Amino acid sequence: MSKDFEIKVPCSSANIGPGYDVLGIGLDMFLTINCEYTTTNEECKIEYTKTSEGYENVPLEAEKNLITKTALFVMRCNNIETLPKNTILKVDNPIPLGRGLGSSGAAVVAGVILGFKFAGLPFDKERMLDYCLQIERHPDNISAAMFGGFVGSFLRDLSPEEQKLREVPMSDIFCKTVLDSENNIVKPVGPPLSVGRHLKYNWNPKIKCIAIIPNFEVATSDSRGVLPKTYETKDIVFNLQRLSILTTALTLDPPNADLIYQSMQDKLHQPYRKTLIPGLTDILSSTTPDLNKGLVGICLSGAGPTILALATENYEDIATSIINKFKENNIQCDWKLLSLAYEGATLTEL
Ligand SMILES: Nc1ncnc2c1ncn2[C@@H]1O[C@H](COP(=O)(O)OP(=O)(O)OP(=O)(O)O)[C@@H](O)[C@H]1O
Ligand SMILES: N[C@@H](CCO)C(=O)O
Repeated sequence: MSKDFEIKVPCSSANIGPGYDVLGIGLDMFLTINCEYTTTNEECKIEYTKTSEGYENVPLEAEKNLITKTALFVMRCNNIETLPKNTILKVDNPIPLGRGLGSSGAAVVAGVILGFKFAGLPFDKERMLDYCLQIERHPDNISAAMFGGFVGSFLRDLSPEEQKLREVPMSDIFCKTVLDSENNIVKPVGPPLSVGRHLKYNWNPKIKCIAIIPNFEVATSDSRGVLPKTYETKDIVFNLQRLSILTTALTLDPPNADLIYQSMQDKLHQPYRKTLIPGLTDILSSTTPDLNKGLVGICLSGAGPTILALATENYEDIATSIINKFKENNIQCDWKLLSLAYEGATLTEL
């Protein structure tokens, strides 16, 4: 009989200010899936712990659940049509959904690892990343969740043939049977090789991450929908200049709060997302190192609405101050103190 196994994937915060679709940090709040083999001869079952985020609303049908439909996509690309019988997938998900902490990235990474395991493919993170990028098409959350730590990433230029493979519509990726115009079954093919490139940066471990999590969701698709299609050169240069400093500034010891705070400013996404997140502009501009002992930087986490504050001490006071600012807009928040998850996603035989 096959052995039980566990998949563990960290949550992540993307962008970190100027690094829109580029930077991500894997953080120590983990989606876990325990796969147990049974002798009941039943179809694969998926269950969520009652404490999981979205416990009541997440679909449990294999073709609808983001984790299992991702696994099925990987498996179909490798000639396996269904999840194995006699398996129970027990999911525990503490990552809040649609809040900017990479819940979908973690689910996609977990689903791809599950698909690789069920298809008998080797645990090859680089190749797994290619599959993840067919589903979540920007690399920042996915790379941070897969590899852990503080990560920069980009998508390489593709040849026209590779581009065709990559642009398979999402509806086809998650469809059991895709037909062409003459009603022939189209066999799903895997993604091109080495689509995403990534590099791990150092990080000063004295810097901790405070996530202030408002009690409402912003779907990433909506939060991307409010962004402009084109930008002025001066705004692009503004972000590139800060990005070039930020990745090293976060490694320096002692941390230089003024340098980090300034290099976390952004003109490409945060100013536009204020329409979806009441109080955002005020919170970002009024929470400064001068006014908050220990604070070194602040930004919107991913597509929001979570705020990510970086700090070396005084965590509760910093969180309370931001929570009170959200309260002025009638928004309640939870908060968590998180550290970097350096290892990224893991698969453990039990
Ligand atoms: N563990 C999970 N199981 C099933 N579905 C999930 C899981 N995690 C996330 N999802 C799906 O992903 C959606 C959230 O994805 P979305 O990209 O909008 O936000 P996010 O990933 O939390 O934020 P961000 O990408 O800004 O960090 C949920 O509403 C749900 O449909
Ligand atoms: N870079 C992405 C992260 C969210 O998935 C965004 O800001 O839209």
